[in-house]
Amino acid sequence: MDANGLGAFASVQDVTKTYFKGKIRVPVLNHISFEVQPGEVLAIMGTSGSGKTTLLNLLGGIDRPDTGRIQVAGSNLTALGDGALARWRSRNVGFIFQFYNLLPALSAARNVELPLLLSSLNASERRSRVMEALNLVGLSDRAEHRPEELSGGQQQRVAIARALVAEGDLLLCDEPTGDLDRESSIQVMDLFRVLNQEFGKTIVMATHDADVANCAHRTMHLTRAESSS
Ligand SMILES: Nc1ncnc2c1ncn2[C@@H]1O[C@H](COP(=O)(O)OP(=O)(O)OP(=O)(O)O)[C@@H](O)[C@H]1O
Repeated sequence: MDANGLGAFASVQDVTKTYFKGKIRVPVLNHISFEVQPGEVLAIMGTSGSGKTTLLNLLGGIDRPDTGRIQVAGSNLTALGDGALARWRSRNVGFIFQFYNLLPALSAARNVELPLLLSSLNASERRSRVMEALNLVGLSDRAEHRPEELSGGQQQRVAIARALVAEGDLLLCDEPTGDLDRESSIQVMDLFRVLNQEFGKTIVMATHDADVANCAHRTMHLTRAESSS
């Protein structure tokens, strides 16, 4: 791909990110640059604390870099104000986390519906989108169950359905199989394959699991930067 990142789905250019814990500087990302191509599945690996979650947060517009430029799905995230960045995020990104992040008081269907509440769809259009997504992840018969009534693997599939109805082209996954047994992990990875190949989602996932990374088109390794006071 060309050096300007034109044509790339996501382009991270010379990005740095440092946190402060009191007076201690915690440099996390140190002038990193890479691109993600449209339709690519990219795995990010690296030891604990190497910045995988930080990087996902930057790509998803949850956090901002100290320096550098991040362009995703045609938008220069570093140039957007807070309101515009939040709107961009809701239209463009689905997030999948290790611990599912479902709202415990809501049924599976209501959890999946959440990203649609800001859309212009009416209740019956929302319901049919929700049921299509639950059907795709094999949970249409669990629509009225609350998260605590579902296994970990089923909860993660609800989270995948929620990311699917969000309709953005980018799926960001942080240790999506981290809390699952092998069989549930395989189901989740199979679903990612469907989302990638049939729905054209570009997927970036942070993982410690080499089997999961093997499902990606490419793996990027982060190394931990040294702290200093
Ligand atoms: N809000 C914050 N304030 C201060 N330090 C932070 C903050 N968020 C992350 N860090 C630090 O930044 C470093 C990178 O954290 P990050 O969560 O991105 O790593 P990671 O590679 O995802 O780790 P893990 O594999 O353990 O989830 C860690 O040292 C962490 O303590």
